[in-house]
Amino acid sequence: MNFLNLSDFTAAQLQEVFALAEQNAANPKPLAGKTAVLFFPESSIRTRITFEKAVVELGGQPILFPPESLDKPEALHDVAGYIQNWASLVIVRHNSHSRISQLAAHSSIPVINAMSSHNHPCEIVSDLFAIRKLNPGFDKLRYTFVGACGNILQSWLNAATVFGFPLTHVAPASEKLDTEAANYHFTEQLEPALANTDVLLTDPLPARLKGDLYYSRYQITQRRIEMLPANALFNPCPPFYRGEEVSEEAIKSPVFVGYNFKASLLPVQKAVIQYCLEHY
Ligand SMILES: NC(=O)NCCC[C@H](N)C(=O)O
Repeated sequence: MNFLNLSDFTAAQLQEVFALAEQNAANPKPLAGKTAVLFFPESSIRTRITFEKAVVELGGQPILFPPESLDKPEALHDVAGYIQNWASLVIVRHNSHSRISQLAAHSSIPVINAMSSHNHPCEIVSDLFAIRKLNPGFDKLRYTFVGACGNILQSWLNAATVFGFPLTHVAPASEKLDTEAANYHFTEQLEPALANTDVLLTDPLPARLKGDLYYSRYQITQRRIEMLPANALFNPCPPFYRGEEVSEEAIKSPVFVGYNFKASLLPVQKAVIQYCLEHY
C-alpha cells in the first residue's frame, strides 16, 4: 500500500498504524537486506532524520537522492521501473503531489509521501499519535488551525474527516478552503474560536500572509494562549517563526507541546513503513 493521503485510509487502518507505532518494533526487521530509496531536499531535518533512522532500525539500507532527481524529463514510469530492481520502498518529499502520485501509480513497491506542497500525511499522523498518548480520546477533541490553506491544513482536514473530529480554520477569508467537508468550520475571528479549542495548530506563513495586519489579528501570543481552555495543547508545525505566526512568549508557555512531541515521528514513520510493506 502507498501512503500518499490520509483520506485514502479508514480510521481503523490508521488505528492499526498507531498500534504498530506503540509496539515500535525492531523485530522482525521487514527491511532486512533491502533498500529504501529516499528523495529529500537538503532543507529537511526532522522528517529526513526519522525516515532514515526508521529504515535502518527496520533492517534496511537508505539511499538518498535530492527531489530534483525526479524532475528530469525521463518518464516516472521508467524511473519506477528501474528503481524496483533494487529497492523495496520509496520515500519521497517533492513539491509536486502529482509527481509523487504518478511515481506511486507506476511502482510495484510502496511509495510514501514525506510531504508535498499539497499535504503532509506523516507529520499529521505522528501528531495524532502524540496527542493520543496524552489523551486516548484524541478523536473527540476540538482542533483549531490558524493559518494558510496549505499542506498542513489539508492533512489536518483529511484527518478530521477520517476520524470525525471538528476542525476550525481561522484565517483571512481568502484562505478559506473550497470543501464540502461537514466538520470543516471557517472563521476570520481568532479570539472567539480559542475558547472552544483543545488543540491549537499553526503552520509557517507563506509570503502572502506575512505582515503586521496578519500578526495583529492572528499571531498566537501569550494573551491569546490564555484564552484557551485548561489542558489545551499548542502544537505549532515546525519550522515555526517567532514574531510571525507565533510569539516568543507563546512558545515559552506551558501549553506548547515541546520538542519531544515530535519524537513520535520515529515510531510512527516506522509503523507507516511496516504497514505499507505488510499490505502490498
Ligand atoms: N515539519 C515538517 O516536516 N515540515 C513542515 C513544513 C510545513 C510547511 N507548510 C512547508 O510546506 O514547508
